[in-house]
Amino acid sequence: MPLPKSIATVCLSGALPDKLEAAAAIGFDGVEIFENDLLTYDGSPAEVGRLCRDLGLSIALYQPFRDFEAMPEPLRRRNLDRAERKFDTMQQLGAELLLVCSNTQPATLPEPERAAADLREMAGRAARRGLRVGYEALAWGRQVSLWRQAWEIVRAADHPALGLVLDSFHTLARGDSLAGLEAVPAEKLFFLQLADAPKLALDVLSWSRHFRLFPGQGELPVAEFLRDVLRAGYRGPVSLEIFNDEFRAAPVRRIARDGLRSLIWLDDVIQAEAPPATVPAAPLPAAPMLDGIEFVEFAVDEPARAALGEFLGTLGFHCAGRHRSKAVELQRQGGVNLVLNSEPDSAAAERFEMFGPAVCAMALRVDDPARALARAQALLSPAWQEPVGEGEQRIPAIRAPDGTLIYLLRPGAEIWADDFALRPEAPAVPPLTGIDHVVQALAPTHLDGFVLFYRSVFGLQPEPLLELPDPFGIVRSRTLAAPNRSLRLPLNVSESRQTTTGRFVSAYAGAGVHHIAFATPDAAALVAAMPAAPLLDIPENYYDDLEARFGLDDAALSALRRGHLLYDQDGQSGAFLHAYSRTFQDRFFFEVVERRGGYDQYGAPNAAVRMAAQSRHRG
Ligand SMILES: O=C(O)c1ccc(O)c(O)c1
Ligand SMILES: [Mg+2]
Repeated sequence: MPLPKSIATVCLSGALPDKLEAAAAIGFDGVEIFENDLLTYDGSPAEVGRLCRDLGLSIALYQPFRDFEAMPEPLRRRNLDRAERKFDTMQQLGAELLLVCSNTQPATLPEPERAAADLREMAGRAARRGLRVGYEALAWGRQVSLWRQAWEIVRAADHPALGLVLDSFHTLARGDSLAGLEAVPAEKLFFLQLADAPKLALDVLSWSRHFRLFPGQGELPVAEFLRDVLRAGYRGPVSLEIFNDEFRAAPVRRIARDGLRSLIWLDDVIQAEAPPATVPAAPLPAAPMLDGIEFVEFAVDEPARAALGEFLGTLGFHCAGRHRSKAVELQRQGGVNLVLNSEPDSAAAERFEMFGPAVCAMALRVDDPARALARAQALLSPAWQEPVGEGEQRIPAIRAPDGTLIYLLRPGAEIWADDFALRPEAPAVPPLTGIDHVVQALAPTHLDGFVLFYRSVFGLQPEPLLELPDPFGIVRSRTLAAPNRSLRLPLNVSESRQTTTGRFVSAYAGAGVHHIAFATPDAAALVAAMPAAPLLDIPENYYDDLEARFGLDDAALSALRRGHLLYDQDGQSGAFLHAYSRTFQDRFFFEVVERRGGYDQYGAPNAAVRMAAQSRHRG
């Protein structure tokens, strides 16, 4: 049996019953009840306790009890009275463990022995009612801000009903570790809270109260933290405690699902590292070995299909075939397949109804589609089945968090000849080698969920967040990439509705693929071979600056100018040449990219130039 999975009610939006119902429906075993959620709820603690039991949720803990220990009289006595009142509440709830967080009040005395005496007194009173107390060091606690200090006090208090609560955020945010935890007896580890966070240069209180994330969404070494706690013998619940402004505002089921997905994924990460006996969970099917994108599919209607086909034609694509039974066309250029789907009563038609011309699916080449599908399902991403005609192939698929279908194909699977009447003749352009990356524009509140989805289901690795200046706001970008670089998915968000990203998301009511970059070994030759391509115009100032920055010679610079190409270097031997198409019907656009010498980025310094050019073209 894996350790019980729990979530603090503070992570979720809505009234207390909404939170509890979502936690139960998604599959959590227990909850931490936050005092504020109870105080603001119009129902008795006994009713809340009953609701939890009816939903099959255990109440793992009640919290927080603040500013308790090492206070001068008369506050000390008053705090003990306050504790008795909370014990009453807990007994009505059916909660057995109270979380006491370290005192933040200026009045608290710098005397650990008084803190120990107070907590011992409190634990004695709790024990008389069959309750227990867990003590947690807040990173901003006045006298106690490290788990080792909290442990010294718990050790000195020496009461069986008093133990330690560990919270990954408070330890990792301070750059601290669990070194020394082996010295703490396992039975003194009462509770474990997990939270991740982005690395931010912010005071630790604001960072904790607004920017915590589920494990895997941020940049803290939460898996290592969990591993250390398990090695120390902890066997209680693993509980998510995330204070995040966006989570509190988001649909409750979505956030609950992300939370459970993060814990399932974390179990799996630990499983791969820790001695199996310490984490007795069934391993997930392994993450797929990825081998690039077989096709991208657009939802279109007849007029949009014709217009997009023509647009792609200027970029060197040709119609390589038509589906035998459906209104589906294959546009191809070398190793890139784009599918234009105008079939009524399909997932594509549904997408078109909602968004107009838009990407509705991507097909990934994976070593074992059945295993990839099983892993996705274990990580709470349901399978999807499109109706198929007789004799046609059924391709396993899942849905990304925005509803985009992700098909799973074995490399080398011959999907085209069966279903399509192919027309092989290709125009004379240097062939593309494949799809280099696919950029999605998301509503800001979706970014963390997408990061976790791609990281957990496909084993992609998140890169640090970048900030890109658009003339009308800031675009934030975080890329997920396969370890072998066969799949690269930058995710862009913008708080401004005026940026290219913000306009795309707000005008078309949601997330989706905003641009696709095609790989070529020779960008200048490719661009030269497609003279009708509607490329973005790049200002002369940009090329002057390139000359100054990189000292390129005249021939190189004029080749870039002629090709509307942007250029970047990585400081080692890598260079990047790329050009952008104009935007198709004010929606999505295409890019051609040439990577030289192991260049591994996306030309971020050029993003501002591209976005300014796009806003100029819009007029
Ligand atoms: O932000 C807080 O006050 C707070 C309260 C309880 C916790 O467990 C915690 O980690 C933080
Ligand atoms: Mg905590």
